[in-house]
Amino acid sequence: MTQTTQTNDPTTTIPVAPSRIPAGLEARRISAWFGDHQVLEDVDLVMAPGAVTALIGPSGCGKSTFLRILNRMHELVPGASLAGEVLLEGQDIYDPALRPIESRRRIGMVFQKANPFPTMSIYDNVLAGLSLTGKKPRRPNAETDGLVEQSLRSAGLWEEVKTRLASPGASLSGGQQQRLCIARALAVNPDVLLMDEPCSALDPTSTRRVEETIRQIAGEVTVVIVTHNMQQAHRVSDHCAFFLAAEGRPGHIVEQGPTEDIFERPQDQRTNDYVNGRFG
Ligand SMILES: Nc1ncnc2c1ncn2[C@@H]1O[C@H](COP(=O)(O)OP(=O)(O)OP(=O)(O)O)[C@@H](O)[C@H]1O
Repeated sequence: MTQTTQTNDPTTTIPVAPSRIPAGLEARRISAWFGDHQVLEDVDLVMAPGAVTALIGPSGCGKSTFLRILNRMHELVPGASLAGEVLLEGQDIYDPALRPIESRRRIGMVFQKANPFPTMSIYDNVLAGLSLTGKKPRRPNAETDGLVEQSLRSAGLWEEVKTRLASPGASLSGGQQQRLCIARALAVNPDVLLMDEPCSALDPTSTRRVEETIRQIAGEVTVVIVTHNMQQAHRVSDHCAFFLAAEGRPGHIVEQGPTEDIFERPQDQRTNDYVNGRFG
């Protein structure tokens, strides 16, 4: 059954995707290499459906590599290899029977630097992911109008751009561009959204807006975020994993758990030192 919602204009009704519980992800015994250099060792992590999981740890401990393994981007790097399993609804995304493009549709990604198509309109930017999945209609229609509005609303950008959807993506501020990228990622209805330091290029106000967006989409989508900003990890995440590469060991998880526990009652001294800014 198609749900609908009324807009302020009583004559229009836009389609809304039925709310659903997104799939969670589970990484089992993930190890990774660049050539002979092992950068991750036996990482186990459950990323619960609809929750926000933050990956924290000093530079070079393998957080971004781990994130890229979660949507099969690591294998695109020449010389890169990995071992272990990534389960999406219990199915290994590295199963040869599964097409990488399907995993990447269900597991979207937002990068450090916002990367909208600069000359493409805001409207078309939101729909750009549909072209990759072969589902983009040739012409805008009521359905694409509804999807654009819904995705921009979810990303917290609709009110700011609704009167200029034909303007190019590059006409937006850095923070708006990042929320446009979130809208683009949401438009293909993913289960999981991976975010690699999505606020590192943004000013504090834009950072707050993106953080609000993350909290807003949590529940509808499973979020995994890499961040160096401890306050941000504290504010946005439900669950936190502390990675470390030290004492001759490749990157591994020292401690993970509910965010409150990691910040207020860490079990490991190294976690305590890191979250309190004493190293890294
Ligand atoms: N394309 C690559 N080729 C070779 N080595 C790489 C490549 N990308 C990352 N590495 C190495 O893998 C290790 C982990 O890097 P990664 O970027 O995953 O760490 P990170 O924790 O995300 O770091 P940062 O917080 O600085 O982004 C580092 O030693 C890095 O030098």
